[in-house]
Amino acid sequence: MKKHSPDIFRTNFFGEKIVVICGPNGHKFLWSNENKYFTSFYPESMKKLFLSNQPKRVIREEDLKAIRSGPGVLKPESLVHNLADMDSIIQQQLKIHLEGKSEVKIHPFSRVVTFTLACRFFLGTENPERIAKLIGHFNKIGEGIHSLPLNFPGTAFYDACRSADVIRKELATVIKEKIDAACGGGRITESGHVVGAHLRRIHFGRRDSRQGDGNAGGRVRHDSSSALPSSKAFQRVFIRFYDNKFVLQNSEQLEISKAKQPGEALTWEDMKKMKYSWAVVCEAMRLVPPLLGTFREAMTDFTNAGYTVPKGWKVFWTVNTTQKIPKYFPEPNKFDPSRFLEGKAPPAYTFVPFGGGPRMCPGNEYARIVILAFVHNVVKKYKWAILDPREKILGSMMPVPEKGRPVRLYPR
Ligand code: HEM
Repeated sequence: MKKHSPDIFRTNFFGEKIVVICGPNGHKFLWSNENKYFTSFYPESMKKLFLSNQPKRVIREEDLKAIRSGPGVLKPESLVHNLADMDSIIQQQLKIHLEGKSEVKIHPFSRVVTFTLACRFFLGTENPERIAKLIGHFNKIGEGIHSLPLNFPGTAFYDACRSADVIRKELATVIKEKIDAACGGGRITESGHVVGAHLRRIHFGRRDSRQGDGNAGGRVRHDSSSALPSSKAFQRVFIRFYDNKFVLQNSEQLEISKAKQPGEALTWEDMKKMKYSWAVVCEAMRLVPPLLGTFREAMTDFTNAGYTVPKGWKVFWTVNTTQKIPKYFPEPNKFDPSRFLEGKAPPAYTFVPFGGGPRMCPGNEYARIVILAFVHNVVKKYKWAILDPREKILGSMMPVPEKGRPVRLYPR
């Protein structure tokens, strides 16, 4: 039986027909003005959306192919190779931002760490001033990407476009420096130069990628600042690890640390041992995913929870609605890392923080390694307490804690 309700169908800013699916937890989305239809995408629908042959998107197919198969830092062998460097950069960052301090604001701190890592591994740059400048401009892009595309002074969109220009110029400078260094007898490293060039093409190839592409809102946000979801994951993990005493209950990280000589870097074997920590991270991402979701197009009519979504309509699929379906996650709002332990894995297309199908996030393994290396280094040095568990969260598509989420640090 077809159950079309006109209320869930809308026309978006670009004149496209879209369907708005709201979450069971009262989440509001961009185009919904009431939380009346509490419908989640069930795994069968997710599978259809993920595996369907989607129309062209903001990132060109050839660029994506280059990311997935090119000589990049995202490949497993590069991740193994870069792990010791990652570990060392995280330690440096902890030293700079945490040492001698009794309090730290997790939000800005996690952003600096993830951006520093991304700048090092994607651009081959470690200059802190340059990184600080890029972070400032990426923040502007984050704010402007969900605003109305009104391009005149004073609007968030205008500021975002100016910031994108600055970033493009900065990246061109980085690349020129690499080329100059190479011409002067210096060595271009693969991760420094080649990936930097890829990213320049992929992330900044278009001046205004929102124009003429209704998918842009969801995709560009992430694609232009892929360090952001990782930094959000850091924040969730920070909160969960302490508040739930999960680390203290489980000494996995401390055991790994104890087994090492002073100054010895993390190894791939260590990462494999971090099963419990990864379960905590997964559970944190299940409850509050770093990305809300993105867009797909219904390539055929399909039915979800009794509603037929007609072919050709845009769909905003959301991560946390699917991840809270009680049939697959009993007591869905309970924080329970054991859902991911002892060989238990959620059924296919129910746990989707990185999406799925051919467009699944290519940064997932990189993100996993960065998050675990971060967790290891923080946990082995500190315990912490969240200072204001009721802190207000501002914004909607890019929520930020009002005071930057301050925590009190207790060195071990
Ligand atoms: C915790 C960290 C991260 C999360 C939760 C995350 C999540 C996601 C999600 C949900 C998508 C959409 C997938 C889909 O449409 O099926 C996506 C796409 C993407 N992500 Fe990530 N991501 C993370 C980190 C990264 C990192 C570090 C990179 C760096 C390279 C990255 C690069 C991308 C790219 C290029 C796409 C677009 C893929 C496409 O359009 O085919 N992500 N990510």
